[in-house]
This record gives sequence, structure tokens and C-alpha cells, in this order.
Amino acid sequence: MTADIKKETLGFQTEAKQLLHLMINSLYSNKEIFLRELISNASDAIDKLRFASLADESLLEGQGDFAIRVDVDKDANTITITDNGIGMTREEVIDHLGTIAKSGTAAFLENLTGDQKKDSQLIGQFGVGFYSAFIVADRVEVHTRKAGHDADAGVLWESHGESEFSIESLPRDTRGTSITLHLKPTATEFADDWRVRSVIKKYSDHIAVPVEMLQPATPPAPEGEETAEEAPEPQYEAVNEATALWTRPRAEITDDEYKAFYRHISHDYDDPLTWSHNKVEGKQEYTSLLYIPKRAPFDLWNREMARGLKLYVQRTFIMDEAEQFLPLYLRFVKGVVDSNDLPLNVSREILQRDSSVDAMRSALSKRVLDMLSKLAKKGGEDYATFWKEFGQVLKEGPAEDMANKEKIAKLLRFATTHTDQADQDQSLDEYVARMQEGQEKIYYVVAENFNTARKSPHLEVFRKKGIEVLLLTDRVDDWLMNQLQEFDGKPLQDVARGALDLQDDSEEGKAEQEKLEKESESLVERLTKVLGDSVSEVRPSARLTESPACLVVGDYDMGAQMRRILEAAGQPVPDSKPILEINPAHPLLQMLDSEQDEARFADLGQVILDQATLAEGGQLEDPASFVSRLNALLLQMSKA
Ligand SMILES: Nc1ncnc2c1ncn2[C@@H]1O[C@H](COP(=O)(O)OP(=O)(O)OP(=O)(O)O)[C@@H](O)[C@H]1O
Repeated sequence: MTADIKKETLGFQTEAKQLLHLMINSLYSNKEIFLRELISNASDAIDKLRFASLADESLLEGQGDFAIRVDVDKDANTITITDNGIGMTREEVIDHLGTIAKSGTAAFLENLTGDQKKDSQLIGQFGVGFYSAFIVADRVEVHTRKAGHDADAGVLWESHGESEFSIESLPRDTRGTSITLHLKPTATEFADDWRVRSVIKKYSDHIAVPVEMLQPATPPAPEGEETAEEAPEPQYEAVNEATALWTRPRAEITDDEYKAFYRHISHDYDDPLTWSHNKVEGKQEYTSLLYIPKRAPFDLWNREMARGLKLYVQRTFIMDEAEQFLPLYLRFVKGVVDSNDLPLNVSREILQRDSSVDAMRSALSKRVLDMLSKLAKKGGEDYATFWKEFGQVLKEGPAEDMANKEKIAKLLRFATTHTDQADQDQSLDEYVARMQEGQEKIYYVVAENFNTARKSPHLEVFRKKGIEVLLLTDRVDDWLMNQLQEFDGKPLQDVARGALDLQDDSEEGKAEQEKLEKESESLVERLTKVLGDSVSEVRPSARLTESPACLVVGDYDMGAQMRRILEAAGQPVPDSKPILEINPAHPLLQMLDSEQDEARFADLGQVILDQATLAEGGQLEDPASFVSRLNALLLQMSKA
């Protein structure tokens, strides 16, 4: 059969083109990463074939020694990376190397800021992949043949990395892929044997497949000396260590090796914040190597974000993104798990049902939480960095993972009135240590933003008494507090909810309070009447020292923040009315008390209620009436 020699020229998909252009222009200062990316792809291709051959051994075509070879040619100014992995069909070549955008490309492009430095980091996170070849090459040829297909199914793909690529049939005896890079004049160093060796060592020691290069040629014998025999043909030799990193004993692995491996599996440019490598023996046997990244991926909040660990069974790669091994709130963790017990033909469906996977998931969750508490205890900037990037995700934990509620709670960080800074850097343990004698609860206020929280009228009495309050402003916070309920046996109390038990219990204090209530009785009664259905109750306040009034949520009613979130999401919100608490000692309330004109009393009363709503960051149902009432009152004042 004659090979189909038809040659087609096709255009890159728009997003692929954009990405290619961006990458070439942002990554030129870190050229050598192309080799890491191409070797990484080659090793993935070998992993895929190894896995496929478990079900169909004939795919190996009798050749089960896997290797990646790197050849350099100084004269031709090329470097070629060859693997004997799964290879690609013509359709796969067209799809993967030209037309199908990687998942997330569009989201990635949207996330670009235009700032070169930031964007190049983002590109690193995104995983630059095959196109990184064009950082160093002005022409790239890919010759490939899918395992299990005839030699005639070989395909040659070629591109100058601009807008098009060509594809034609070219028979290939061996399965797998070779990628030849015709180096740019600025990248000729990558045709140099020693330079390439050092890059391979740097990035590929931990790859389980040997990466081979030809032994350096022995220098010719000096003139006049007889060479005993013909110089032997140079042989290929492994340049990298070629053992899966996680299978080696911890004590023998250097930090640099751990970091390089992290970059390999995560495609991150940065080093990880920390990692944990463990071998578990006994009822279950597995090894895990888990990393905490320094930066959140751009799609952390995308439901479809790629998450999960790389799964191996007895050192054979099974799948990427096995998400069954960690709960959703730990979705930022990267790493590898290698099980000795799972069957080699394990599928995602089996993982979902397997009880040993559940046991591993709970052990791995604990491991991550322990790793985080260690990081927190270590002090320094690392935990703060972690919290900034992933704190919001961790806050989902108490709801998802009841068993580890207390452990997670210890890892939470908050802004509080202790520092009065927006930085979330105080732990609940620290709060508890600072609690006043007799203080039984942990107090918090929830608001839309830091300033509203910090200036909330609800805090007045706490500030006066020197009691610390957590200042919560993240969307999940109200919900988080409802999930947590308590910490270290101390209930968590929203300062805007229910009656406050901060009264002064001394005889004097009690008498004072009673007097206040008695004196404000008629004012409360009049206000209750004019405010009617807008509030569920009017009462004198133990909370306020400076503000005239504030809104309080009933013990069992939904908090204001939760209400706003649900409303914004178009969810039904149960009907409940706030309680208006007034500060009878405030001059405005005293003026109100002595107001004889009932119409003016009603207007002023309404303004006080509206102000209390505004002060907690709420919205008025009828802002125009508020403004006209206020204006009328201002005018009356100027006339008086
Ligand atoms: N050496 C190879 N052998 C077989 N298939 C390959 C090879 N190199 C690339 N591919 C195919 O091309 C696809 C695109 O490669 P590319 O490196 O751009 O992205 P990726 O590997 O999917 O992502 P990333 O590099 O971010 O992990 C791969 O997913 C794979 O299907």
C-alpha cells in the first residue's frame, strides 16, 4: 500500500494562535523550559501507553523498554526529542497540536492583565506545553505514529509557529513521536550536548523513564599514537536518575529534587510552599507526596477546574486529576498517590465506590491539615501567603468535613478588633487566649466590607469593655460561623443577633439598667406604634454607647449578610423583621422623646430606623422617602 502523501495546510485555532504569540513573547527569558515541557509530554505519552498495554499487550509491538531520547546536531542546529510512547493519529495531531484549545484557554486569556511580569507567571501556571517549542525554534517538525497502527499511519506535522501548520503522511516504523526543533539563531546553545545534559538533569531526574543521550564521542587519539581498535559506536546512556521520586527514601531526596518534581506535576513556575511525603504500611499500603502551592490557579473558583492527585498503582501511572482522594475544600493541593492495593484496571467509577479510597481520602485530608498546621506554627510569611491565596477555600471545610471541623477551625485566620487591621492574621486560639475573665463567648460581626464591620454600632459596647470581636467580611463568613457554632467549647456569637448578655451584673449596674428601661418605656411604646410592621420589636439597647440605634437579628432569624447573598442569587428568603435597639441616652433619642408633634416624631423615628439600616451596610427599601424626610427635618432645623 502506498502511503497517502496528501499534504494539507491548516490554520491554528484562534486561541491557540494567541497563546502561541503570547508565550513566545513572554517566556524568552526562560528559554530552557521548552525541554522540560517536551520531556514531560514524552513521559506522559509513555505513561499512557504503559497503561493502555495493561488491557492490550499487543500495543507494545514486542518492545516494552520505554525510553526518551534526546539528540542534538550542532551542524544542522537542531535538537530532537523522541519517545516510544502512545503516539498520535492524524486526527489527534490536528486536534492536539493545532485546533482544540486546552480546557481553560479562554478563561486563561481573560485573566491576562497586560502586565508582562504577572502574565508570564500566569502562563507558567497554565502549563505552557508543546507550544513552548517555539520559544527556541523557528521551525518544528513532529513525526509520530500511534501504537498498534501500521507504519503507514505515520504523520508529519510541521509549523513555523505563526498562523499555520502543515500535515502529511510519512511512514514511521517505530511507534511514538519525535519532535525536531530547528533552533533560532538566539537559541543555538540547545544544540550543545553539555548544555542540554545539564538542563535534563535539572528538570528530569525524577521522571521515572530514562532520558537518554548519546555518550559523548571519545576524543581522537593524539597523532602518532596507534589506536588499538576501531572507536566503538557511541551508545545511548541515561542522563537522568530515572526513578520515580516518591519511591525513594525521604532522607535521600534533596529539597531541590522535591521542588523540581513539584514543577513537573503542577506546571508551576514557583516553588511550593511546603510538602509532605509519606509511606503508609499496614492494612493499606500507599505512598503519597502532597504539595501546597504558593499561588492559587486562575480557575480556583471555576467548578470545572482540574483538581485532584496523580494516581499510580504499583508505580504505573493510572490517571491525572483523581479527585476522589481529597475533599473539595482541599482542591488546591497537588501531588501524587501511589497505591499498592488498588487494581491496575481501576476506573473513576470504581474509585467513587471503593471503601479503601474513602479511608485514604480521610487519611490524606488529615495529612494536608497537619501539613498546614506545621506551616502555621513555623511562623514567618509562609502561612500568611497560604491564607491569602487559599483561606477562602479552606473556609468551606467545616461544612464539608465535619470530622475535621476543630482542626480546620484552628487553621482559620481573621481580622479582629484586637489589631483593627484588615489583614486576616489572627487565629481563634489567639482570640481565646485573650478572652476576658468571665467571657464565655467568641464574638463576631459580619459586614459587607472591613470599614463597615470596624465601624459597626454593634461594636460600641465591646470596644468600651475591651472585649475583642472578629471582623468578618468574606461572603462565606456568616455561613462558616453557622457551620462552626463553637470553638474550644465556646459558642460563637454574632454581635448583631439576639439579646446581649453583657449587662453589668453589679447591683448598681442592674439598677441603672432598670432605670433606663423604665425611663424609655414611653419612647419605646411611641416608636413601636409609628414604625409598625417595619420592625418586630423596639427595645432599649445594651450595645450602644455612641450611636442612636442599631438593628438586631432575632436569635433564630437569618443574618443580614446571608439574606443579601440569597437575595442576590434569586433564592427565596424567609420573611423576618429586625429588632430596632435604641440608645435612650443619645441626644437624638432624647430630642425624639420630647417631641410633641406626632408627625415630626414619626418622621424622625423613621429616619433613625433607616440610618440604622444604612450603618450596617443594608439597603433602604425606599431611599427617596428617606432623603425627602431628612431634607424636611434639616429645613425645619434651619428655620428654628
Ligand atoms: N510526545 C507526545 N506523544 C503523544 N502525544 C503528545 C505528545 N506531545 C503532546 N501530545 C499531545 O498533545 C496534547 C497537547 O500537548 P500540550 O503539551 O500542549 O498540552 P498538555 O500536555 O495537555 O498540557 P500541559 O503541557 O499543560 O500538561 C497532549 O495533551 C497530548 O495529547
